[in-house]
Amino acid sequence: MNHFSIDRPQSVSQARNDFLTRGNVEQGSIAEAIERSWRRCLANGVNANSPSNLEVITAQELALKREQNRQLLSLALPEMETLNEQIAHTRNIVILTDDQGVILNSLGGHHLLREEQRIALSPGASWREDHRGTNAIGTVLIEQSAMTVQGAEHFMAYHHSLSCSAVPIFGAKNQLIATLDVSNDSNTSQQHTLALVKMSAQMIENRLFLASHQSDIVLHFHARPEFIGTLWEGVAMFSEAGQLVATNRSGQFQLSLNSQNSQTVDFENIFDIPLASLLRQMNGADKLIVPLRLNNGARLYVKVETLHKQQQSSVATREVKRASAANLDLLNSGDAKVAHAIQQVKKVLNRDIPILIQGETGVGKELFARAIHEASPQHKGPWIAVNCAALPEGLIEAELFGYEEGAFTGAKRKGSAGKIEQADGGTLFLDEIGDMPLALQARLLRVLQERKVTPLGSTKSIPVNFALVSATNQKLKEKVESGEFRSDLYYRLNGLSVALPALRDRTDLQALIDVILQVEQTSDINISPKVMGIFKTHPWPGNIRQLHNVLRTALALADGEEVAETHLTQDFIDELQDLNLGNVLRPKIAASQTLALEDLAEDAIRSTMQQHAGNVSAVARQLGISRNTLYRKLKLIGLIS
Ligand SMILES: Nc1ncnc2c1ncn2[C@@H]1O[C@H](COP(=O)(O)OP(=O)(O)OP(=O)(O)O)[C@@H](O)[C@H]1O
Repeated sequence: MNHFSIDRPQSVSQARNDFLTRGNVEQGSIAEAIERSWRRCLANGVNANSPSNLEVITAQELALKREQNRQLLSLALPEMETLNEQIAHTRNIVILTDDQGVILNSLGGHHLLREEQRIALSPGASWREDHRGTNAIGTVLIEQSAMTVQGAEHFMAYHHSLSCSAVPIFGAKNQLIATLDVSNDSNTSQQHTLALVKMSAQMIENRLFLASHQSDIVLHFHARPEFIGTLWEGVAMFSEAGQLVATNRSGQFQLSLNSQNSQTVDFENIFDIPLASLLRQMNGADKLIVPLRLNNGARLYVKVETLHKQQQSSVATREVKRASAANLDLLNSGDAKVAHAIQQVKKVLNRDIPILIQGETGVGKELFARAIHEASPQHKGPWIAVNCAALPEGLIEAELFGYEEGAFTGAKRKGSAGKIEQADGGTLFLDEIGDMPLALQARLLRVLQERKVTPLGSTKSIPVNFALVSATNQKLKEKVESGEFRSDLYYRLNGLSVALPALRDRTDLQALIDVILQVEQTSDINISPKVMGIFKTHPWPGNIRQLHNVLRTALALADGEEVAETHLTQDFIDELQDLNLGNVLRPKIAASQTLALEDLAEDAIRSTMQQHAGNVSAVARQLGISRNTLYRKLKLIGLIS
């Protein structure tokens, strides 16, 4: 549930009027960064009252930008997905831009009210401040610090329905390379959003940092051991000779280094023992956390990763965790349906049978697919995952099939091998396969039949051999029946179909929580009986991913203590209320205290469905509940099967 802000926009509107008529504002009536931005807008000749000023780059230019930012995009995607999941019940969209304010990727947003806002918040749209006036993305790029821009704080009246929180993302060399933004077009409050966006941006920075430096020895550290492995950890990389190669921002802060002096620092300038002694003490135990003293006497807890491990998992911490949990037997944590799925998969592992995994969002389909790869004969080959829903439509083709030099964006552009070719000898995982556009389904089918791929702009086909695993949270059979998904492709993908149960239908919640506590390195932390009670009855629309997110944040807030109700985020509490149909009931209760609560909820849903001619999004919006909840309720009252 979001709260509509009442006081602020009015006074901000007044300040904006004053500014536009008199050229100044009453001191303290708006944030300084907003005032600075308004002044820049005026100086740059931005027209406060002009209609939409939409600047969208061409598909080719976007493809080029995405190519240039390939690493950023792939490292940011899991964090964007997590963030999107955390705010799924709000009407927000998650956006990643480059350092020029051009949107590279966006998640969510199908609910946006106006078509032009949807385009304005889609990949390719530019949000430079000198063009669009004060806005979170463009203004953050200039101010270089996180901010929320809401309603009338936008310089252009056209954007007053927007509410946006953006955070700059700094690259491995501390240069601003991108922004991460969460926006909605109903001017709803961004009270907790900025904090969540900051956390995600920090995660992305840590991933970029780890991926951009090659080093022999990596130290993860924090003054509190439970913070190692979280986004607050310090990371420092050393050469074998003990010279400091790089530190992330948290690391620099904790070790009191600045970017200049960190170039010439040795391990012994920082810690009170030589690196060689530490390595001997650890003796390759890369999970061990040991206390170390800094030369200034302060104590830090340290975990050491050595070269070998680092090379195996150069991409990102989360990937490492996923891979390590991705073992079919480990996924069997006591639920009968999951055990059955694992048993079936094991029987077909050596038989070149494509596997289709079905289940709601966040039930662990990708983890399961990864475990299939690890258990398969081709586990030493590459694991290539493609999210068919996260790619803009125009790019899926190039991403999957690759392209020849010059085929795409002009003669100078180098060619690129597609994901299918990269999967040769390993496993190709097609996530969200239900979202693959019809036109591409035919091409994919050809590749699967012929086992050959022809890159865009090429006449030569390349033989490929890979195991195929796909996943979807849609009812693919129904899409086949309605003609949205090719039936021949469906049968090609579906050698064996396994269904992963929703979290609310699983019987092993406690075991799953134990696994998550282990992954978060907090196995010794207790969860209070009250919180466990909430967890047991919650319907978990975001499934295990949501459980993991809720726990991760609660563990950080609990700061080593037992996880209690006070450590649950406001967003989660709001969702609990939503799912109890609090919003549906409240207005009606006043009107008639006599009807039973369930009847009221049912009544509210029925009449709102009628009012909106069955448009589920509109109904969910009006009732203030998530679409998932609405679907559940519709099923319960028999309006859908
Ligand atoms: N068996 C499990 N044990 C522990 N954590 C799990 C398990 N399964 C899933 N998770 C958690 O849930 C997250 C989401 O899992 P995953 O990405 O595999 O789900 P998914 O079904 O593919 O979701 P989507 O349909 O949205 O792509 C994981 O990153 C992990 O944090």
